[in-house]
This record gives sequence, C-alpha cells and structure tokens, in this order.
Amino acid sequence: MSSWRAPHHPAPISAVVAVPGSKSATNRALVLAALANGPSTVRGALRSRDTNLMIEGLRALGTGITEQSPTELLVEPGPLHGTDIDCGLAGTVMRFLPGVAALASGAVRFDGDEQARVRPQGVTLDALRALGADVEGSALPFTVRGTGAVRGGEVTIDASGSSQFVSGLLLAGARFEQGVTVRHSGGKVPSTPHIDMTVEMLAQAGVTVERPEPTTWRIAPTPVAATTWDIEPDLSNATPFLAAAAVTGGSVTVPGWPKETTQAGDQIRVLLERMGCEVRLDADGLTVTGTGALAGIDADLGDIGELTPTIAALAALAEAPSRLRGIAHLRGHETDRLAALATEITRLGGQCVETEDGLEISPVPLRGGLWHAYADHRMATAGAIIGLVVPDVEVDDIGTTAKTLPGFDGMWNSMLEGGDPR
Ligand SMILES: O=C(O)C1=C[C@@H](OP(=O)(O)O)[C@@H](O)[C@H](O)C1
Ligand SMILES: C=C(OP(=O)(O)O)C(=O)O
Repeated sequence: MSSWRAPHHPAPISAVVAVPGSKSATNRALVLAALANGPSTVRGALRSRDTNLMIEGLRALGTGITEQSPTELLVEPGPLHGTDIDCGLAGTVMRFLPGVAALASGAVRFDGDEQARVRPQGVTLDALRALGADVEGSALPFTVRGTGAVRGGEVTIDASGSSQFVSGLLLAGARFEQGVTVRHSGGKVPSTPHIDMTVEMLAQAGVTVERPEPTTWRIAPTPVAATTWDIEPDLSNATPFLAAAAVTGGSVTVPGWPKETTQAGDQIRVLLERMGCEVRLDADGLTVTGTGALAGIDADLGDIGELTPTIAALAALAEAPSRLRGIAHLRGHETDRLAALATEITRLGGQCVETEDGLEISPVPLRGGLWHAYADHRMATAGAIIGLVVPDVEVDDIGTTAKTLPGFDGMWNSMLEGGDPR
C-alpha cells in the first residue's frame, strides 16, 4: 500500500488537465473488437489495471492484441479457447467476459481479487445458463465451460444490482445462435447511461439493439463489424480535478470534453452548477470555476453512481446539507461505497449517515486524519479532494487509483502547479 499525504492547497488553483481514455468505452471496444469479423483498432485506449486485465483476458482466450503505441491497439480476433482469467476488481471484466467465454471451446476459469469475490455476479451466470451455457459457480471463482457456441434466446434477469449484467449479455449476444432478448424484472436498473453506451457502441459495430419496452433489449444474430474505435476521455476520472476547482474557488479545464456522449461523467456539469460552480463547455473543453462557496445538493445519483465519491467529498465541504439518493447498488461496487464514505467522512469529524439508498451529509468543519481507500480508486480520489482544503489528510493507498487512472498522484501535483496549459 502506498500511503500518501494529500497535498493541501486551499488557494484557488488554475490548471488544464487532460485525462486519458474512458475505461467503460475502452473495455467495450476491446470486447467488440475480439468478437468482430476482422481486425479492429482501438485508438485513445485507457491503459490502467482494469483495461490491462481486459486485454490479458481476451489475449488468454485467443485474441491477438498488439500495441501500436501504448494507447493504440490492434485487435485481431482468433479462435476462442479455454484458459484462466484474472478479473482483478474490475466489474467490466467479470461481467463482460463470461459471455465471450461461453463462445470459446474449452473451460474458462475466472477469479479475481478477494474483494471481487463478494461483488454481485450470480445474475450474469444464471442468465448464461438460461441461454444454454454450461457454467459452474455463482460468484468468483467460477468456470464457464464453452462449447464453441451459445444457443441464446430470451432471458429475464433482475438488473437492479448492476447495469453491467445487461451490458455483458448484449455485448456477446449478437454472436449467440438465436441472438439475445434480455428482459429486466425487478427494481430500477442503475447506471442506464452505461447501457446506452453499450447500445451505441454495438450500433457502431453494425449490431442493432431493439427496445420493444424500456427494460427489454433485443439483438438478432448479427456479425459484429470490425471498426476503428476512437475512445473519448474518461469523464468520470475527470471529476476529481473539476472538484478541485470547486473546493478551492479556482478554475480547471479538461480539454477534449465531448459535446455529446453517453458517458455518465458528463452529468458532472449539471451537478457542479447546482452546487454553485460556473461551468462552461466550449472549444477549449469543459471549464469549471469555483465561486468559493459550495451549495449542498439533493440528488438522485442512480444513473451516475460512479460519481458518488466525488459528490460526497464535495458535499462534506459544502455549506448546507446534502442528500444523495438512488444508490443502494453502490454497496456492490469496488467496496461498499456507502459504508466507506460514511465511515471516512465521519472519521475526519464530518457528519455522514447511510440511508437505505444513499447518504445524508451535513456541513461540519473537518479535521485531518487517515482516509482509507478500501482498494477503491474513487475513494482514494475523494480523499484527495478533501485534503486540498483540510490539512493533514493522509490517503492510505493512493496506488489503488491505478484501477482506472495510473499516475493520479502525479497528475494531481501537476494540476496544483498549473497543469499543462497547451
Ligand atoms: O458498464 C460500465 O462500464 C459501468 C457500469 C456501471 O456499473 P453499475 O451499473 O454496476 O453501477 C458503473 O458504475 C461502472 O463504473 C462502469
Ligand atoms: C463501479 C466502478 O467500477 P467497475 O467497472 O469495477 O464496476 C467504478 O469505476 O466506479
């Protein structure tokens, strides 16, 4: 573990911070490229623990993946075969690769970090069984005994625990003999922009997803077209840097911010505006300027749960109470994020209580102390945000940011020095 004294910098910062490619888009592009009818190129790929695990998993299954540069990957589909796959703590690997493994010839054994073994996984595995695959287990470790083909057809799942259950079935479903129809039955599906991203990227690969009802997705058996993928910057990873502008009353620009996107992180624009920041999207990118005062917020973050650690850190520094709702599913993320945020904010003298589906955070002056990351990259970056304006905050494991943003601490330091104005 790499303990880290969070830089204390309450004075307004001014920086341009370029962030690398989207984790979610990179891992979808890799899967679709591996299932495609010819070689594809992924440009602007994120290289991080989660995407490297996806690359290694697909390679182990028989896909050729060659680096043309660290962020440009040539993906050459090959016959898929049995192997061992390490999912680490990556939800995208553990929920997207089982459907690919079912298409392989041979046994594919999945395992991951200790903490990944408690992440919800049964829905994906039960669904694959119902679609004709031979699967042993209900959580990591589990084995998919691929027979080279999957019957496919209709399946009803409860996706209220994770949108990735739907995305994983859709990403592989075009290659199933009968395609796939996924019906959701249960509580609200979280993180729906991530399903929109899946649908949009499938369309780019020539696969149409019909939506006969809002929570039914249907794909006919269709070849997946080889294509060139241009990956957008990771907007969720941009949020701690934008939050730094908000808490210091400074200004941060993230270049390359897309005008239109399915990324959940785009909604930070609305949230920061509601919390009192000035937000401008123009040719330079997205610029957030803090006004020195942070308003509390009452928000349903169900669609954008990924942003919760950033928003909770801001709420802990705000001038009025906040209520973050619709995020019970965060208990199954990298760690139980509701418990982790409540514990860590309280440890620093703040007031943050868990509700059935979220957090209530009241404004109380914070003090320094040890902030635990729980192997969760976004918990680590939340600690960094608080440490900017609260002296003596120590993040116990800043290295965990490598899950999606290796070198975060260096980027944070160069932001404080003004970033890299182009
Ligand atoms: O499909 C994806 O790329 C993701 C979907 C979301 O998962 P949940 O639906 O489990 O929240 C999100 O939180 C995660 O970071 C990435
Ligand atoms: C929930 C997250 O990751 P995963 O893809 O592992 O579910 C996240 O990055 O916030």
